[in-house]
Amino acid sequence: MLKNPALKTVHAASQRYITRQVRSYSRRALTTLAFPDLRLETTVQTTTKHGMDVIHDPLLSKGTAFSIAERERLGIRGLVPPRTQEMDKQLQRIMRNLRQSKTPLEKFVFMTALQDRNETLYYRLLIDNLEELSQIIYTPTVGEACLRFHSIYRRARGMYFSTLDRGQMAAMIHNWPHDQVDVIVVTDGSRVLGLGDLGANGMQIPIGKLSLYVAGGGIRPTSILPVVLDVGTNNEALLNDPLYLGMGHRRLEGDEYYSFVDEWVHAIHTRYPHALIQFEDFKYPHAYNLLNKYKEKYCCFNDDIQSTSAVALAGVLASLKARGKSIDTLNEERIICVGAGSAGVGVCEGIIDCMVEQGKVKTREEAYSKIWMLDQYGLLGNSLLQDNDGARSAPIGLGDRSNLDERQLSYLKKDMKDRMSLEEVVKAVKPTVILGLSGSPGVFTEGAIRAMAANVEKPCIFPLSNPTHQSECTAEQAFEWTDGRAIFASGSPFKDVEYKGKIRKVNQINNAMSFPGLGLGITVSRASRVTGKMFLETAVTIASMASEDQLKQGILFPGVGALRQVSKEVATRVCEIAHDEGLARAPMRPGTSLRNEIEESMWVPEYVPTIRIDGHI
Ligand SMILES: NC(=O)C1=CN([C@@H]2O[C@H](COP(=O)(O)OP(=O)(O)OC[C@H]3O[C@@H](n4cnc5c(N)ncnc54)[C@H](OP(=O)(O)O)[C@@H]3O)[C@@H](O)[C@H]2O)C=CC1
Ligand SMILES: CC(=O)C(=O)O
Ligand SMILES: [Mg+2]
Repeated sequence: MLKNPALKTVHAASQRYITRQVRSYSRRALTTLAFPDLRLETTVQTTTKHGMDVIHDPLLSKGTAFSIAERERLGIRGLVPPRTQEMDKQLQRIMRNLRQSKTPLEKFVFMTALQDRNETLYYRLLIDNLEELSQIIYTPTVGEACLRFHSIYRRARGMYFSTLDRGQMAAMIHNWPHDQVDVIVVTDGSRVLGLGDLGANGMQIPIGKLSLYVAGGGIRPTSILPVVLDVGTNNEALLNDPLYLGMGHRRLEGDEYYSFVDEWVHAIHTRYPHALIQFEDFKYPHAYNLLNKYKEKYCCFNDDIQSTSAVALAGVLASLKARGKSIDTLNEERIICVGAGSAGVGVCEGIIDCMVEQGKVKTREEAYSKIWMLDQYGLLGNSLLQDNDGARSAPIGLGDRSNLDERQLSYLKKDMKDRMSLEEVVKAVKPTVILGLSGSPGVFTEGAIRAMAANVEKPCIFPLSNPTHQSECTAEQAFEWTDGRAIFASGSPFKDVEYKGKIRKVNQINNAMSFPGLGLGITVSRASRVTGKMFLETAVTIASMASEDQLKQGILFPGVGALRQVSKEVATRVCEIAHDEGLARAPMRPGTSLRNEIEESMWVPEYVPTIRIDGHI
């Protein structure tokens, strides 16, 4: 029996809390407590765990930072070194050790180990050094980590649903230890960055993306779920590698594939009906087919198609301002897109939507006429004109345009020869913007970029493929070939370039700038769907974030280092749209602005007092 009334209150609150959060073991509860190390009305985290189990739980662990009182009540006195060290000292030690790692991959392994030990510290470190460390846990290093996943694998994280699990998924999903999941990133590993089919090795991508959701979008680390759908792989090297961790058969295709994904989507929806599902790195056309199948039914989107389109559109709109033009003159642009896959088509659809929305084109067809698209064979043009070009054309049969689908055919230029090279198209079109979404390094040739620079004062050169070594050209090349006049943005980070004694600014256009804010807005509003308007307005919001001075220097919007600030703005706008479109399922909090609500809901990694509930009290 508890005699102390204060403890009784805590106990009752804890029991109510536990009842609400069945199986949750590390939630924070706002309650008034009477423990000596706790302030009144402080946020605490509760656990039923004890001793080593607390120390080894990355969501609970504070390493050396447990207070004496916590050590006492959690049964860890003597299990950690005696001196209690605050987080700032831990960060110093971690940063010093991290900097001793020689290669980016070593740093990746180091960061993963930290995440597996102490998530609070991991996210604090990440937020404080977002620009530097996003290059480790995200592109470019995450690409290398995916290639070597089966070699560097240490500890489980996320969930795998494989062909062994058909018929079991609705039960399996209950193995995940958290009752509240807000954001799920799922891949089938079929097109990982520009690295091709990496099968189950693709797991690092959902893990990395979700780290950015937490660090950049303030989503709680307990509310994220990384998933791989292991439907096999067609990557021969992995199939033949005895250390490969995924299913050792070729990919499911056709109906088998779609019914596998369907079972998973339904299983997720059964347990987590409010969760946002982000489809990631699915190959074309699966990416589009799944999006079209589920977007009206569930709260989901495809990152490569839609959030890439938001951030690329933001880049183009901001570049208009940087060129002294108004953003509603998008229809005056001439845009070449190299790459006709998920990202290329997705980005161009976003641009078309924006042109139509701005009302300066009479028809959607007119908007399509402003964009020239190339695939691996060259321009999507008129194959009937092909015969006139004896010199360069691909062998008959190669690149047969009957393979193009309706989405791609919309860009086909009937008055231009099929499969023209990039340089030929540039000379014919005189583009203002060139986008690279081909996953093919070096396809922005010197000839093409010099030809572009000969016709426009500030050529916008955006090689957006990832990771860095898949980029269509480097930043140095872009500035050299344009005599320093380029407005440059790449998918993976490049350093600013010194050209002719002046620093030329480099931008990063990566969907990482858009999805954390989008996910935060969806989570706070509990929107039931993700809509086209949300992406369009995400673009406009991001495009409005650079100052006049930054635009003059060629900076299009803040970099990854300012991701939390960008996410706040994006999330606020997304929330407004969710309410306007009648999709929000969470009511607006009375007496506070949406922006405040967003800000207050963003998780901040800090140590809060841990109390043990259950038999201990
Ligand atoms: N910066 C960012 O935020 C993002 C960047 N990306 C990057 O975009 C790239 C493509 O992704 P995604 O669209 O999903 O991939 P897909 O495989 O769906 O599409 C790739 C496209 O590029 C074309 N292509 C391949 N080689 C060449 C070449 N030499 N010249 C011209 N076109 C070529 C392919 O042509 P064909 O159809 O003939 O094979 C295909 O149309 C990846 O590198 C990815 O990392 C993706 C999402 C976000
Ligand atoms: C950034 C990203 O999503 C990609 O390259 O696929
Ligand atoms: Mg992707």
